[in-house]
Order: sequence, then structure tokens, then C-alpha cells
Amino acid sequence: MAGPTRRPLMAGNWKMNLNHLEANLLVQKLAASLTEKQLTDVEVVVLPPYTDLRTVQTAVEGDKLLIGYGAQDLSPHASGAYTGDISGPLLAKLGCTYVVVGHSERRIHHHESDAICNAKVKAALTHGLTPILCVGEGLDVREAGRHVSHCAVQLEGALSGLTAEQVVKIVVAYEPVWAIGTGKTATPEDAQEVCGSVRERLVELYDQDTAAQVRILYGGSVKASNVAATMAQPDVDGGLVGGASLDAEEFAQICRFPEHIAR
Ligand SMILES: O=C[C@H](O)COP(=O)(O)O
Repeated sequence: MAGPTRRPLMAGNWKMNLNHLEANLLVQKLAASLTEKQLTDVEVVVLPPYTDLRTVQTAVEGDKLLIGYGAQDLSPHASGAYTGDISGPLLAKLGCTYVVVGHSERRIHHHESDAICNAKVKAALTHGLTPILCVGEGLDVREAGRHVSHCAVQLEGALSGLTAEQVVKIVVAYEPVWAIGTGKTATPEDAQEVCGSVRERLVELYDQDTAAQVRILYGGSVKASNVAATMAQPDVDGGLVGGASLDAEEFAQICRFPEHIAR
């Protein structure tokens, strides 16, 4: 569970699901399912497809919903001839505060390297967006017992050249690829092992104070039934939730996880 200075974050990554009408409905239902206190205790964010962002902005601003939102990717460039890409300034203008960088689905399907992730993290920070930087290993790496070093390499590559002042503004998400959309959740101990190692690496790269401020999420088949045990781990500060965030009531239950953790 998050330390006193780290507010828990539950981010719903909708991936390529829900049109703008469905997006509006989900956001309204989600907000109605959570109290002001619950939305204060836990930061709740949705990450819809680009085509839904204007609708989500209208819903959130129009009804003053205590829900944040962001995008699933951004261009490393600010503007120009990059057909199909969406830049940080375009996202910021739509009121986005978060953007996912380096999700395993982009690393796999779009061949995104650590260097590209580094450029995207820098672009996000330049344009006032909080990057949610994803790291995580495939099954082969996990079975070879190289998951901790694999994630450390991804982390270092994506953070290259960043100052401590910049690093405290980012969120890291540990997502074991073998647990994404498969129903196979990493055990709470698996999640803690890597999230803890990410924080230790941040101490080595920066310092204790910087590392203590960075929020580290776990993602991979998070559900209402398993979220509390994972969130009870000392270095897990929230969740990056895929499939279960497409159901307003299930996601709301996930966001209510503090009620199921004995403090
Ligand atoms: O970004 C979210 C993750 O890829 C997890 O997806 P999932 O909860 O459907 O396993």
C-alpha cells in the first residue's frame, strides 16, 4: 500500500474499446458509483482511445467529476508531418493529465524501443503530462529468472537523461506480459518483488527521497477480487487496469480497495 506521501492511483486503460457514447456512459456511471471521499483517497483515472477524449473532457468538466483522464500513447514530436500520430500539446489541450508510455502492446506491435520510450517520456513531461511508464517481462524472461534485471534495463533506458525533479513527476507501471488479459495474476509477492526492485533501482539512479516519491503501479488481470492483496504490498501504489476497467461497477469496486485493507 502507498506510503503517506504517495496517493494511490487506479488507472483504467480501456485499450481499443468503447466508442464515445459508451465512454460518456462509463465515466458517468463510474463517478456515480464512488463517493467524494473515495475519489479523494484514491486518484481515479481513465485512459480511453483518442476518439473518446473530447467526450470524456466534456463529461468531466461539465459535471465537475473527480476523475482524471489521459491517453494511451503520444508522439515524441510536438507537431509536424507525422500522419496518424497525436502529440503532447494536442492531449494537453484536451485536458489530459496522464499518458501511457511503453505499454507492452506498443512495444510488441509497434516495436517501441527503450529509446523511443525515453523520447516519449521527455515529450510528456515537456507538455505537462504525467507519463505512466510501463515495464514488464514476457513469460520466457520470467521463466529464466531474469525479470528483475529485464525491468531494470527498461526503466533505465526510458529514464535516460532525466533529472530527479523530472523523475518524481512520472509513474511507473510494472506489467508482467504473461499476466495481461490472461487471467493469470502475478501473486502479491511477485508484484512486490519487481515494484520493490524498481524503487531500489531509483534509489541507485537518484536518491532515497526521489525514489520514495515515485508511484509504482501493478498491472495484469487486476480485478475487484484480487486488488486488495496486491495493494497491501509496500511498494505497490496503485493499479493499471485493463479489462476490468471496462465495467463501471467492477472498476469502482477496484477503486474502493482501501476498504478491504486492514491498516
Ligand atoms: O494496461 C493494462 C494492462 O495491460 C492490464 O490489462 P488486463 O487488466 O486486461 O490484464
